[in-house]
Amino acid sequence: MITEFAALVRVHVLGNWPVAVTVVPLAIAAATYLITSIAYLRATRSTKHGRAPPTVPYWLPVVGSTLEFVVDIEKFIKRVQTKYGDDKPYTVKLLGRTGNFNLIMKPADYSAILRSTKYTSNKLLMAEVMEKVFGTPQYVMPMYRRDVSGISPTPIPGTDIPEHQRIWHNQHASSARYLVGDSLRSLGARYVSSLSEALAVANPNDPVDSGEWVAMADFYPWWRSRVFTAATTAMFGPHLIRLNPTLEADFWAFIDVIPMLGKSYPRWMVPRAYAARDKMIAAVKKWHAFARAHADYRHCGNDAPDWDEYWGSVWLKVRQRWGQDTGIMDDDGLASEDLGLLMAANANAIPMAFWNLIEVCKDRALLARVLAELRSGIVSPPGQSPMTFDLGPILSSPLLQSIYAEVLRMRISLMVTRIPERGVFRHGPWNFEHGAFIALPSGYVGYHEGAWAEHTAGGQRPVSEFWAERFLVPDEDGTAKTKKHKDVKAATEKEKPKKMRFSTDHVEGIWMPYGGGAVMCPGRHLAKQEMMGGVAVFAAYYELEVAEGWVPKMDPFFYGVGAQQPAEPTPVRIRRKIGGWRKP
Ligand code: HEM
Repeated sequence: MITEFAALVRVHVLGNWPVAVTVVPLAIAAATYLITSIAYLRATRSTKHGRAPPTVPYWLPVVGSTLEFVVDIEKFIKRVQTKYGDDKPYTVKLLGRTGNFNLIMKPADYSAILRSTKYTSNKLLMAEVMEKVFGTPQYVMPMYRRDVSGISPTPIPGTDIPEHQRIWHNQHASSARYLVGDSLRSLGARYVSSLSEALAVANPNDPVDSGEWVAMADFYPWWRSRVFTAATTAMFGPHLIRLNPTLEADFWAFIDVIPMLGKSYPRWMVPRAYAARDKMIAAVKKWHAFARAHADYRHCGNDAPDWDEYWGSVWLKVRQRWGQDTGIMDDDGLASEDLGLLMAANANAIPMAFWNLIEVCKDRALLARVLAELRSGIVSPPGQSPMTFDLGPILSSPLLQSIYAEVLRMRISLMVTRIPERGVFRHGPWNFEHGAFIALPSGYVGYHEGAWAEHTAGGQRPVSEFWAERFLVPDEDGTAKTKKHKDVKAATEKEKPKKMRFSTDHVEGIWMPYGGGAVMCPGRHLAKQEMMGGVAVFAAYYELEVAEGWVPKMDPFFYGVGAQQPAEPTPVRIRRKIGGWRKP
């Protein structure tokens, strides 16, 4: 029987090439799917402790789920959730990945994995990003990859990386030093004053500054260019932009191609992507050379000013000195490092400053409440220009903070990643092998209906919608600093309005725009100031009207790689409140 069947196949399929070309690949795909499905079922039935997560079944040998995953990650994750469930992690077979790639789907697992910094880290991923996205030269990469000594001052026992090449510890310590306390306050204040100075100047040729209502076809580029200039000047000083007049446009052109660079397309396939990166690296190198020629980066101790016009924040001098002292970094390696910082500092916070403004302005009732809170941040007397601000009351407002957190929940979608660096990492019954990627998609868990069920006002405020008060909780111990608000449409409608305070404690592990654990984003406090301060400064100079209830769609291209960009123009009406050039 088998012999006869084989003969039939030989004659009618293999002997007939048009049929063979169609049937053989289909047969291979079907067989692969069958085998991987059986393996999946066996893995899910196992109760053994220390087992590997089941692999998502796939059709194509070698390629696995790569095409589906690369083309539309969000759709892939949704399909896995619907078809296989969100009660366990999965291994995803991806082409060209040496270690396993694992997807964490159970929201309850997120917090513990993020906190597992003793066993896992994000550093091998960071190294990969430096190489693929920021173009760190091949001869520098071994320094990033070799350093398994951890982020703490004391190296992990058994590691012998020379102190001056412990790149991860150095970066961790310096960002923890210069993105908090007085340095943070100084950076935040510089950003706000720089933005205020820019908005105070009315352009006599621009109808937007006339003082009358005008229509603007797309508000996003207008706003992000102003925030980019203020944020970049605050951190890097004015010369980076002055020496590279097209820096802002080049930066966004680079951001647009990051998904291509990150997905490892070769240079010949996406020359535009590599050209955009080359241009940014050249810009940073030009600025480094100028700054080195004019100011001594070694003068960066406690007696150094916290900012100078050449290097911007003293942190940039500290980074330059450290890089030079490694003995490995050269001009190219240093440029890739600071390109990485430029991107970390701007690529997420600036689009968020946009979404924050749009979400508020598209809801007239909310806008009125927000404007009332923002007024407390203006400290200059009426008529003074530029206006001056104190972000203190704004940053502690429960409502404004809740809006900020909700914007991040909805608009940040990152693959926060952990890699077991010292042997197998065990989580519950699951074993993740040494070197495997453990991916925690923030965009997935931030919209997970089950995980957020208790924070939807009894289902009235689903996670698919923006809800300004999602992060307000009753202020049982009276720590809220600002007045109570009267509009919490929770299940508690009939009760007396409660005093509310802002919190993200109760959503730890499911609200994770900044990652988590010891390597959580060190720039989060600055990002908060940029977002909330940006709204405050804008609202002091301009009024904005967006169609009631409308926000632009998000571009799916950016799912999983950070801040979501609007996929369509944002038409608005805008009016300068003060200093308009058209006199009545
Ligand atoms: C809304 C804005 C921002 C978002 C959503 C964001 C998100 C993140 C995330 C998810 C990580 C990885 C954390 C992890 O693996 O757990 C990270 C790392 C980092 N971020 Fe941010 N970030 C933002 C703004 C900023 C700003 C303004 C800066 C300022 C310089 C900054 C500097 C950094 C640095 C230096 C790291 C690497 C930290 C390390 O591994 O030691 N970020 N960020």
